[in-house]
Amino acid sequence: MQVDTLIHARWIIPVEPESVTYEHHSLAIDGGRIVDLLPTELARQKYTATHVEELADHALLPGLINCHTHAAMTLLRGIADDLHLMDWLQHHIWPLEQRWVSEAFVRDGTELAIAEMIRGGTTCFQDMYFFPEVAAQQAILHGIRASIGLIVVDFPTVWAENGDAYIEKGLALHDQLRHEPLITTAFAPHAPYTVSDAPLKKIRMFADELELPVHMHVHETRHEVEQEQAKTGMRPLQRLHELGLITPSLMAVHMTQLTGEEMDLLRDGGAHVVHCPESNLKLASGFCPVAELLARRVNVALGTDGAASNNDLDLFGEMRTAALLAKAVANDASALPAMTALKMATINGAKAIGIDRETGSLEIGKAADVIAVDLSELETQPLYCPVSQIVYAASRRQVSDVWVAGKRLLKHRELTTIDLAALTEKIGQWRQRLSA
Ligand SMILES: CSC[C@H]1O[C@@H](n2cnc3c(O)ncnc32)[C@H](O)[C@@H]1O
Ligand SMILES: [Zn+2]
Repeated sequence: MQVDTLIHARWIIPVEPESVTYEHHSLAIDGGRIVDLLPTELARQKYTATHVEELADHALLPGLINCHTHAAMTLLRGIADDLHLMDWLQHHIWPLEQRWVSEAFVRDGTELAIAEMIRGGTTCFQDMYFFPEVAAQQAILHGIRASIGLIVVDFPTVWAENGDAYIEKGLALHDQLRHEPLITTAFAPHAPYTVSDAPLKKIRMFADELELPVHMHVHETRHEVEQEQAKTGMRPLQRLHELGLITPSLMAVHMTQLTGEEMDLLRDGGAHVVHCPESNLKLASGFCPVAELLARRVNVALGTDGAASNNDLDLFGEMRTAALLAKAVANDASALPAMTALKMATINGAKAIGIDRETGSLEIGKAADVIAVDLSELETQPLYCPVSQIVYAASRRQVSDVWVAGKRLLKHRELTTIDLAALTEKIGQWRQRLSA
């Protein structure tokens, strides 16, 4: 049987079914989809392929899903470090954004983010930033999957003037992108402290009608919760509950302040949590009780947040930090095992974004969003358990190859859709402009 691509690998970790690792197996890919997963011996007999890849020392995994980032903020990486969230945002990042953010800024910053993410094994990202149409164009151009945030804040910015205008522009963009195979959209109201009730009610109505997810920073810091309580007498999550927003559409990002009742509320509503451990650590925002959420069967996915608060877009790092931090927070070394961290970076992310029928695991019929990790490096030797090495020892630099919907975006560490020299030149120009 003829297929487009056949990948023979030492290990395949499909993620679903969970805790299975196949040895000496192969993936057959045709028309951008996984059409078979079978022992290599059989695959060699059954298939001929236009492209054959022999990966004798590699593990194949589903592409990683970054459920929360502000891609273009790569251009602000390292510009304001070692600050608390509100100081960082109000006195550094927002003034810089006001001065510099433009279509060109988002185009180049997003291209840099996409290059970094592909090289680090990320095949899908969920974005929340100005000029989302430009971020979508960049994702399409470079072949990566993306959930594009239809941003909403109360105040005027370079992208829109008020809540209604953001929603209107967002709906138009959703309409424009609805037939793009790699792109979905999600409402992205920034946070409870920047979006008032009226736009949130509208978002809820349109999200229900169009079956769109809602992606929002929630309970990022104790200060945020205390401020809202002082203003409205309610904690932000309670306010979102009263507005009818705690539903399976909600992706609540950060969630470092949670009571037991609030965790029950998330579970009962079927909402998802996006955990950003490194950003939370760097901005000293607090600790998300991941083990307690998982014990309640709340779906928890992973995000990096923007490169200005992390400062990388590395989901390998995020998996490792999430696993280690959860153990410390729960005072229990078994609180977040390696396999759970890998699920959070793959299938749980796909579930949160609502694309788990399409991606998030290596299963027949799903899109071929696949990464290969070279485990022959001495840093991942000796090898007893591939999942353990991937989460606790491997670095993103061991990602050798990446496919999205069957298209190869990284070939033996070379980007196939991005001109690295031209990109580096553009980023250098931004550095000069911003540092002047
Ligand atoms: C409306 S576009 C997104 C907006 O969010 C800002 N941002 C980046 N990181 C964070 C964070 O951790 N908490 C809150 N807001 C954040 C970004 O700078 C844009 O202004
Ligand atoms: Zn964020």
